[in-house]
Order: sequence, then C-alpha cells, then structure tokens
Amino acid sequence: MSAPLLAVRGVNVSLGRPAVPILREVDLTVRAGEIVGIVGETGSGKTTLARTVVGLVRPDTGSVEVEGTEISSLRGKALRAHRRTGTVRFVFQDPLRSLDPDHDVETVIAEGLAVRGVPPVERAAKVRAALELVGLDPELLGRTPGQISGGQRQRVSIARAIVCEPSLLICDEPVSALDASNRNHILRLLDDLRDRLGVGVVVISHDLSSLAGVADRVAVLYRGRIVEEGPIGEVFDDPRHPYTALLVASAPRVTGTARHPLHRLRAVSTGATDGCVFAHRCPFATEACSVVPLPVVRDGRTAACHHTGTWPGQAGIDPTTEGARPWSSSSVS
Ligand SMILES: Nc1ncnc2c1ncn2[C@@H]1O[C@H](COP(=O)(O)OP(=O)(O)OP(=O)(O)O)[C@@H](O)[C@H]1O
Repeated sequence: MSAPLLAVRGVNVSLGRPAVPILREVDLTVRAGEIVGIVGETGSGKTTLARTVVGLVRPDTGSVEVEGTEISSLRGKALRAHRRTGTVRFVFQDPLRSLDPDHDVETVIAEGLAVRGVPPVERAAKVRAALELVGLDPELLGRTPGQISGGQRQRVSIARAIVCEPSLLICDEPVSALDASNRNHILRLLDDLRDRLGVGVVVISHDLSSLAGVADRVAVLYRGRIVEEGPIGEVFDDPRHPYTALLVASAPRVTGTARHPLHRLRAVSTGATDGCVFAHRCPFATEACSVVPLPVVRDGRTAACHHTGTWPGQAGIDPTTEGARPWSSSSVS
C-alpha cells in the first residue's frame, strides 16, 4: 500500500484563553485518490481539524505530515513556503464570502498561480484548463463572484484550488449552501477529480447522506475525538460506536430502514466524565467508561468504545439484518 498523502498522528489542539482542549489524540490518514469524510455535530472540531491540516492551527502535541513533510513544526518562512507550494488547498463552505467580490473569476482562480510567480500566458492556460475540469464555460471568466450562481461559485472555488495542482483538497462543508441538484453535481465533481487527478480529498460535512454517496472512508468526530473510523458503507451500515449509531439513526436518508432504533439510543445524560467523550450521553455507559477507551482496530475499522462488542445486543440490533444501503453511488444522482 502506498505511503499516505496525509498522516495526522496523535494531534491535540487547545484554543482560547484559558486554553480549552478542542482536538484530542486525533489520528487520520488520507491516500492519493481517496475521499475521506469527516462527520460530527456542530462544535465537534471538524473545522479545527481542517485548519490544523493546512497549517493554520498548530497542534500542542502530535504531528501532521503531508507527503512526508512534517508541517506542524514549520514556522514563519518555512510555513509560508510550504503554503505557496499549493500541495494542500482549502475549499470553503461559502464561496461568496471566501472569494474576493471585486475580482473577476479569472483573477480569482489565478490567484495561487500569481503568488507562485507563474507567467501570465501560462497562468491563463492553466485557468482555462481548471475551468474545463470543473465544467464551467470560459465566458464566465470576466464575471465577478456576485454575477454567477451558487453552484457556479462553488465550481470556481474548486477550480481555484485545483489550478495549483494540489495533492490534497480539504473541503469544509462544500455542499451545505447548495440545493439538492447542485449538491449532487459538486459531489460528482469531487469524485471525478480524484479519479482524473489522483488528488486526495477530505470532505467535512454534518450531512451523512451527502458523504455516503462519495466518500470511501469516514471518521466520526465527537467532542474533538475520533470515536469511529472505517469504510463508509460498513461504518454507516454497522456502527461500532453508539455515537455513530445515533448519528445514523438521525439521518433517515442514510438509514432507509429503522436498523438502529433511535428510541433505544436516545441521548441520556449520566453526568460528564473525564473518560469516554460520549459517556455522558451514552445509554450503555458503565464504570469502565470513566477511563478513555483505546481505539479498537479490527478488519480495517477503528472504534473507541469499551463496549463495542456488546452494546448492539443491548440495543436489540440484530447483526444479521440487512440494512438498506442508500449510500451506494445511486444516492449521488
Ligand atoms: N479560536 C478559537 N478559540 C477558542 N475556541 C474555539 C476557537 N475556534 C473554535 N473554537 C471552539 O472549538 C470547538 C470546535 O469548533 P469547530 O469550528 O472546529 O467545530 P465544527 O465541528 O467545525 O463546528 P461546525 O459544524 O459548527 O462548523 C467549538 O466549541 C468552538 O467554539
């Protein structure tokens, strides 16, 4: 198996004053051509993780390696030089806010090339090639971001990212501001780009059904910890962490059937603990959960739960029942 494009190992991040832990012992790998989804409720740390990967947030401890370069220890000039390489590019949720409203589409897309000193003629050719890759008409080049549609704007922000020929794209809620049709087009585009360019893609989303149609693997984040990680179909079909089950049960377009009965997994408060981050809401929590669970790795999947083998039985989940799988490619149509 090839070396990972991105290797996040044991990352802890604290922010604010006084410093509050935001990410705890986060591990994540992404390989070339792979799409990895990150899900979790609001405030779970998804954006902080993305910002850490692009070097905008420095971990307290742990490492972030991109193509073998340890970026979490880069400072000043070295960090700016790394950013200029364009190896990792960010695609934001709201292009209207992230794209300069006064610049035309051509200037917006070419910005990263201009920073790298690419000559104008070469720049223009690369911008047109990127525009073609994202399926936009060159006639949009003279318009400003305010003069194009929301779906076109998101394509422009993807073109802006890929024009620098990155190895890794970090997309923070790339479709949440779009209607269903544009959402599917953008997800298909990301799928197409990983095939054509071999780029690795991280897609952050709170919408499981969007991710289900496009991601190969998913990492489930809760209060700054990855509680479960693995191939997305397996994780959504047969969650090994009660929090994943709760998320899946709350996303009817993913569950299709009542495979994980929500009434059995309803959030209950048992008081906060210093151990498992989910214990205060988990109906299956016991004394053991006052200790942080070590991730259990089995069959290419990871779950950080003391009761991973027993809670489905308590929840009345029959592992032999076939769940509906609407996250097959048909869900991105
Ligand atoms: N600069 C900061 N200083 C202090 N706390 C911060 C800072 N940035 C984020 N946080 C806190 O870190 C936690 C995680 O925030 P983050 O934006 O990473 O979550 P998220 O999962 O992306 O949420 P959302 O889905 O709402 O965007 C939140 O509790 C947030 O308030």
